[in-house]
Amino acid sequence: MLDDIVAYKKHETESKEKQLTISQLKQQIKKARSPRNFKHALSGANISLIAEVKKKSPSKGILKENFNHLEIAKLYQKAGVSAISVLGDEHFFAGSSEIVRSIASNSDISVPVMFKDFIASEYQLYEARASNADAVLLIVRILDQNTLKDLIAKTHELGMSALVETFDESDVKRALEAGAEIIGINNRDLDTFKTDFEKTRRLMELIPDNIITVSESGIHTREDVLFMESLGFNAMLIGESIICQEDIPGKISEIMMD
Ligand SMILES: O=C(O)c1ccccc1NCC(=O)[C@H](O)[C@H](O)COP(=O)(O)O
Repeated sequence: MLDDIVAYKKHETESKEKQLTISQLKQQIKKARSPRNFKHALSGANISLIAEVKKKSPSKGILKENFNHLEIAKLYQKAGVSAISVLGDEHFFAGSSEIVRSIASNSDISVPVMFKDFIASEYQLYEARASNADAVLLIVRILDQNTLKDLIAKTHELGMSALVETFDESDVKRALEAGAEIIGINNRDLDTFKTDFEKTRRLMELIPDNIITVSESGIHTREDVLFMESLGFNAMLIGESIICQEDIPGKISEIMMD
């Protein structure tokens, strides 16, 4: 699945670059608002929530009809989330950079916003910052080591944070070696779409205390949250289990209950 997405994104980025160049994005960045501190937002005493604005997923299809991305982001903000993740990908997740921009630029949204996409080039980092994003997701296994290092460094140079996503031991080692300051462990296997919290427990042991850690995917219940808290995670990235509820603020307070 990941290979198909990456191949699609490569073509998509090449064609976007023909319509809007990096120099044009740099001009837009000059007018963008200052980046908010995503890393700091996840560094509180209690486990933080990064809530995801996600209309569709390859594993589940459309998650909710009559979906208003901005209204959902406003509900998240009101419910007290620490940060908001917004899908920048249109084809597989029904997001877009315009949607990221509309949320990240809205005066009711004050928490950091992460541009969630399958990033493999600097172009996409410029696109994220030009959309007023404060952070990006970088997936270790779709990048070679030099590219991973360069993209982390470029993300920081643009004033954003990088959430560096891992799936196995080798990914965690590579993320640390590349200078990641925030490491995500994806609980979901993207080939089988199964979640495996035991693998997450194993990988968590490899990550030093000075790194901010994020547990990603397949978190549904208060018990799941308590489990991630017991492993020492700083934050969780949750989409589906919140989005699918009628009462989004109610679901957030049920699982976070501080
Ligand atoms: O969510 C998917 O089906 C998916 C499929 C292929 C690649 C990535 C995918 N998800 C990316 C994510 O990181 C999740 O959207 C995120 O962790 C939130 O997960 P969830 O709470 O399970 O919606």
